[in-house]
Amino acid sequence: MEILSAEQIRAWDEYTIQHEPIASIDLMERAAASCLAWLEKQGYLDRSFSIYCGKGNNGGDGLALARMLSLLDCPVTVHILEFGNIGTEDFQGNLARLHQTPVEVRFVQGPEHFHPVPQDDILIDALLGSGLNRPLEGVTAQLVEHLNASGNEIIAIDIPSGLFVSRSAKGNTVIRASHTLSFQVYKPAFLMPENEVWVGEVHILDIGLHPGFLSQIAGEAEILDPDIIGAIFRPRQAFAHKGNFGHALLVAGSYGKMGAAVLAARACLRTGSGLLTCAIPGCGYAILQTALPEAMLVMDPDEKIHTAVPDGLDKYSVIGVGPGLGQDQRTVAFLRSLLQQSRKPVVVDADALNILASHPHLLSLLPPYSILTPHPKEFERLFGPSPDDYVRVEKAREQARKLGCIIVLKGHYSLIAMPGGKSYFNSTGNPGMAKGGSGDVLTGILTALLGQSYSPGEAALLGVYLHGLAGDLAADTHSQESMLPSDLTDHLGKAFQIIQKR
Ligand SMILES: NC(=O)C1=CN([C@@H]2O[C@H](COP(=O)(O)OP(=O)(O)OC[C@H]3O[C@@H](n4cnc5c(N)ncnc54)[C@H](O)[C@@H]3O)[C@@H](O)[C@H]2O)[C@@H](O)CC1
Ligand SMILES: Nc1ncnc2c1ncn2[C@@H]1O[C@H](COP(=O)(O)OP(=O)(O)O)[C@@H](O)[C@H]1O
Ligand SMILES: [K+]
Repeated sequence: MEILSAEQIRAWDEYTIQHEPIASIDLMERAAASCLAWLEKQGYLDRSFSIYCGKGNNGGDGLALARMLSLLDCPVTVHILEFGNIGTEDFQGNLARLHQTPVEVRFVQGPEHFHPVPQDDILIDALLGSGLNRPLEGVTAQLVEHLNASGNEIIAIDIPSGLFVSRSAKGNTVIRASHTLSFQVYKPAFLMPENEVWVGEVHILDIGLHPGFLSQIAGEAEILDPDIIGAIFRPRQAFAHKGNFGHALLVAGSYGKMGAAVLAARACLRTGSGLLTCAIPGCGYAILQTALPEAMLVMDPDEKIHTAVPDGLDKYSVIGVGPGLGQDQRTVAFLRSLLQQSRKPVVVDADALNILASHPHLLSLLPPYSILTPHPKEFERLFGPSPDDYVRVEKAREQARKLGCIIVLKGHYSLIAMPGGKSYFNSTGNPGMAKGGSGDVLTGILTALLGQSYSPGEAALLGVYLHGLAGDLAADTHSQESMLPSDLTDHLGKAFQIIQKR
């Protein structure tokens, strides 16, 4: 599913109006009807509503919804915030239609018109939508604060008023919604952690915008959905042998952190690697041999850390490096040699990223199309602080282009930024994964896929999606609280089955 800017969404509305064709006010009717259907499905129709409208088309949506609710005998009051203009044509059209119903309409010109909010009312926020072009101020900001302070449940239409579609509203006044009902596609605002408190749960409602429009635009970002994943996933051929599925080398673990190596290695095996060799320091020998009889080992001469690059790197189809590695000076030198000798894309995570951050000249050694998997803190160490989430995402895109690598910026909606400029936000995963070790599992998954016949881009998309899907399945089994990173690996089998069936 594409992620579009306010301008692109407006252009899509226009395209639909011309090519379906449909009158603009009828498209608004469809938007309001989709909100009504959602309210009905969620069991809200036995409630009463206060609907707050601006005078743009977002307000028009609110007026149309008010009429529809009233026709179903729901108690509704409409409050229109006066901006000193007459409102858009479709706003006016819907106001005229609303006047045919018994709905009471109140006009708000200043704080003296702020009525106490009835305790049980659901508040519908249709003040401002994707047309917001400056932070809220004056009466608008005061009204939003008044509504937020009421403690009533707020449902925002299209986007919480005060939130920009594609740039940060940090520090601004914004409606605090528990649900946001938006149309057709995700907006960037819904994917940024900093907006979680404002948008609540997001529901994307289909209003039948014309599909022809999408072939005309070069979408910069998409939500990773089952269709994309279904097109990437390749089932095994009947006559396949282990040589078809790669020989992965996982470079991980150090004294006190061998668990990271075990987690990554198990995930790598469960993701179908043909062969797996783990490069580990001496202290990990018994641990790995006992935990994973399927894995082979190459031992570092050092007991505790990585110091020597294994011989014959070329025989491995892929290298994954980082989990539990430590950052000893000798390990820094080790990483330098490993990267210098690597001729294929590498999966780089955790301490390998931290070493790159403290020795940035090593970044130039990354083979093209390597996959870097920083969480936001590691990302900051690598590329510096970002004032807000939008800037961080843009920076990740820029760095992916600059380094010629794939950057997986991990989070609730992990970003996968491709060197060619395109990026994806993952749709699977849950906060039960916010535990030390989940990232190690991802490294194992990505390493396994990159070692098979998947291109680096495909491996990154499929791997991040599978990891989150396994997390969702693990949460179903164990709860978000109780699930462990190793449970992600245990649910990979089921995740593969789901992908295969689609
Ligand atoms: N055909 C369409 O275009 C459709 C549009 N829809 C609705 O239309 C909305 C977009 O409508 P509009 O483009 O009219 O945008 P808005 O309803 O967001 O209103 C924009 C107006 O508010 C003013 N404004 C911007 N920032 C302000 C601020 N901080 N304080 C006060 N005034 C401010 C702008 O100058 C402009 O006049 C969407 O969010 C969606 O709800 C839906 O009805 C679906 C169909
Ligand atoms: N709230 C969340 N929602 C979805 N996924 C999450 C959430 N929190 C963490 N994750 C996922 O869990 C993984 C955590 O990785 P990381 O922070 O590197 O942990 P580790 O300490 O295990 O290395 C990432 O893939 C991230 O996307
Ligand atoms: K709104």
